[in-house]
Amino acid sequence: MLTKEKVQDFLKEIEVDDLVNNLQIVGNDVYIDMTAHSPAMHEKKKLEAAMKQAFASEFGEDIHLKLKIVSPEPSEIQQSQIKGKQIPGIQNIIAIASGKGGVGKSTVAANMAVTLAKMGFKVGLLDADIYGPSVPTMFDTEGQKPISVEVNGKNLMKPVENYGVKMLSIGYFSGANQAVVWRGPMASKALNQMIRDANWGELDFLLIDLPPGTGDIHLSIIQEVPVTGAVIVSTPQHVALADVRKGIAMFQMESINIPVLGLIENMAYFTPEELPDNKYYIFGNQGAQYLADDLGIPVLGEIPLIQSIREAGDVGRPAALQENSKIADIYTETARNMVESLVERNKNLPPTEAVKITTMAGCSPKAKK
Ligand SMILES: Nc1ncnc2c1ncn2[C@@H]1O[C@H](COP(=O)(O)OP(=O)(O)OP(=O)(O)O)[C@@H](O)[C@H]1O
Repeated sequence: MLTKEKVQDFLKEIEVDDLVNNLQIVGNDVYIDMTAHSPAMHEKKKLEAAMKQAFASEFGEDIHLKLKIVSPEPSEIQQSQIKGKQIPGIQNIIAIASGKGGVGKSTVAANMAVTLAKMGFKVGLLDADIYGPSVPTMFDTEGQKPISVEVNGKNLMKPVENYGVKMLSIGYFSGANQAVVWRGPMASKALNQMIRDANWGELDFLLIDLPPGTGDIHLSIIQEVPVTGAVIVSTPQHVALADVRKGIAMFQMESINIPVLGLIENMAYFTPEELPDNKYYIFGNQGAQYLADDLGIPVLGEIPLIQSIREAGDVGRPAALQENSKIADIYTETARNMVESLVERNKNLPPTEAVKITTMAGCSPKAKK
């Protein structure tokens, strides 16, 4: 016989228990009142179809699901700054974005990931650049395959690991070349699987290296994944800065409303290897600072254009791993600023949504063994 407990357990299993307001069972009829994630009609329809299908396959056709789905109150939508369902074990999800391609976003994401790991944080990096995955190369893990592990009866992908960072990228899967022709929905489905069907374990930070630009994929990721904050990468060139405005505007759209933690200016100045103290502002000086001031967001760091950064990326060992180097110091400072900005942001969130890192604790470099 179908019991209320059984249905409650099932609702938990399919991760909709928090949407259910009322559950009654009368004979073979199961009455459920739920609140949809958003007031959009298609959201309600999607939820209804998914519930019907899930109930039919779990309990059979004899059980009749009587579903009533209501829209969330406007205040609930306003407050729910963190989109999507929380991912157990992952404290902060940071989207690394750029308004345009080729500004070095993936290089910055890789260096930030190894720097946070060096500081003692547990770090994951998801390469969401479906159309040009670069994480396998930058972490010298080309050709590796994530294995499948069973966790609580569920098969999950085990991220590939190097330099203390757990990683997933479409580049680790066979058929990655086909991803180039994927349309938005297929790409975001693959990404969702890499986020939710993976054994990330406990993470302080999951960095998501978004594809360049502001397209479909961005919108679906940032709507479905509970992104804590966004970091925008730009070069000082004017054209890149104009694109940054677009990128920032995307995160600040009313329906998205993801706090922008700050701007990282990449290739801010050129420093030749033989003159490490010289700075040449070949793309212009202070552009990022003016823009950041204008938009009310902080500049988290200025990363120089130096040959060793590119070389390190190409050989699969992010430059920030070079002990006692200037570049490692610059990245440490940038990562600290990001954590500080995050702490501020977490303080300002309603408690139920606040993420765990609320102090700078853990932010000092790990003691050397
Ligand atoms: N600060 C830097 N100094 C020197 N070279 C850099 C720096 N940042 C990035 N590069 C180099 O610039 C190239 C482009 O970088 P990257 O692939 O990270 O850009 P991207 O913005 O992620 O590109 P896309 O998003 O279009 O794939 C790479 O060869 C990288 O090594």
